[in-house]
Amino acid sequence: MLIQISSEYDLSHNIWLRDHCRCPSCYHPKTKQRLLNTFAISPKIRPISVEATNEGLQILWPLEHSSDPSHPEHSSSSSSSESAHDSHAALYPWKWLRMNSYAPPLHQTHSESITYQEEIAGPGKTLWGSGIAAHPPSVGYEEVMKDDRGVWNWLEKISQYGFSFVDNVPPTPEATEELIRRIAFIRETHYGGFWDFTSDLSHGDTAYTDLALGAHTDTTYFTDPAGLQLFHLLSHEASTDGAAPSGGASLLVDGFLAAKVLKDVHPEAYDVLSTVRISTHSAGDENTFVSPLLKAGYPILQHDFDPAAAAAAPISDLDAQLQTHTASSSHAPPHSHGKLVMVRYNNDDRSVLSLPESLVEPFYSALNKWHSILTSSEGEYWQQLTPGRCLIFDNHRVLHGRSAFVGQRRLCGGYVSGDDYRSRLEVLKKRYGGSVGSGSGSVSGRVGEKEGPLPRSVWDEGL
Ligand SMILES: C[N+](C)(C)CCCC[C@H](N)C(=O)O
Ligand SMILES: O=C(O)CCC(=O)C(=O)O
Repeated sequence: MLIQISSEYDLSHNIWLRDHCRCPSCYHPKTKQRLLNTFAISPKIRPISVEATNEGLQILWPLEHSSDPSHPEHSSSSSSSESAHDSHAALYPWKWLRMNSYAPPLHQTHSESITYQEEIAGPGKTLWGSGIAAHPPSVGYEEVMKDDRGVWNWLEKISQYGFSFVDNVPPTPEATEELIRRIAFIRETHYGGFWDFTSDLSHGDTAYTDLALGAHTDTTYFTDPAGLQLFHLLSHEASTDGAAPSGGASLLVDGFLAAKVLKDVHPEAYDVLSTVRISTHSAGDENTFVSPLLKAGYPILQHDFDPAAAAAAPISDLDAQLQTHTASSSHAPPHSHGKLVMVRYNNDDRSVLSLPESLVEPFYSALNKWHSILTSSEGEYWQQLTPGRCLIFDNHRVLHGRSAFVGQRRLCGGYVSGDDYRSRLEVLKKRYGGSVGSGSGSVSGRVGEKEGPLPRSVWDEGL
């Protein structure tokens, strides 16, 4: 069907339009799940009538009778959308049609106003180097515990910078766990849920030693690496033989900035780390052997494929070379990467490198360039954690590490899944994203004021 949306035309398939009717009998108004039996729609369905109204495109469809009684297209009583003439009325808001048009796409996948620095990870990201030490993002414990507006402000900082400190946290595991749960439930792993650990090798991982750990992201061996990670240093005291406590400084590196530098300075290395898949494992506990679902693993730099970027990006000669390799495996499309959404890097946990001969040297060359950037003084942000100051970071963006240490050092914290973090941020952004009392249904978030979720429309973006 050819639809004129403002000055542009969109050619949508009738079956696609019918399948996306969101009247209460086709789409559950509360659960936002499809009730319509997609498979009862005739591939040749055509509208009975089409009308452009102020609200949107009004279409009268012929009533298709469900062939699947267990999933009726309509309840036995006639639905509000059926007309007396055995047809089905559907209304498609203009904004929704424009946002979801595909022939051609009419919705900008990214705004032109993205700054040069933001382009690699999308708008709203502030990339940083060692200079962040002058004014690192932080929030107050009381603010986060008081109400959801405080949690929103905290998550906005994590979203923008990839990390945030929380100051004045009672130096106890209980208060720390309660703080994490202000975001979402804790993600359980083979390390447990909420961890309270020292260098006692209670788990088969070098984190449970006093060794130095280079910049890395955690759980690269999970199909879905942990999203947020929070640390709270509870104590660092003399060792049992009396040696004074020393070392144990914490390192942060903005993986998105490092990726930007690699892309700018060594684009061929960026292509390699964005397409060559490597596998990692966690095999230090005899009761676990964790490796990702895709046996070939994942690239160190993982992207969200962006059609607009694909259309704009030239095919590099390495891509052409990779094309042969990628033809038989599910690499990212060789000619484009899209938006960087995850840095998945822990060189210590990397399993045997299983690559075609032609990729071994390019991989090690790219890996060394990546390592040089990660370990540059301009990129490393070192600081000493102290009791009362929690550090939380996006494990999909920010790499962390620590210097070797002497003494009894006790750290507690936990993981939150990336999906649960983004869900919490999305809901709070919708609730508080406007100005205070903006009248757009946003709740002021003042203490004592009832804070409830805003109504979600069946036409909301992303559904
Ligand atoms: C659970 N706790 C954070 C204490 C230790 C996690 C160890 C993670 C491992 N080194 C990795 O890079 O995946
Ligand atoms: O001990 C620390 O400061 C950090 C340990 C670490 O890097 C980890 O648990 O992944």
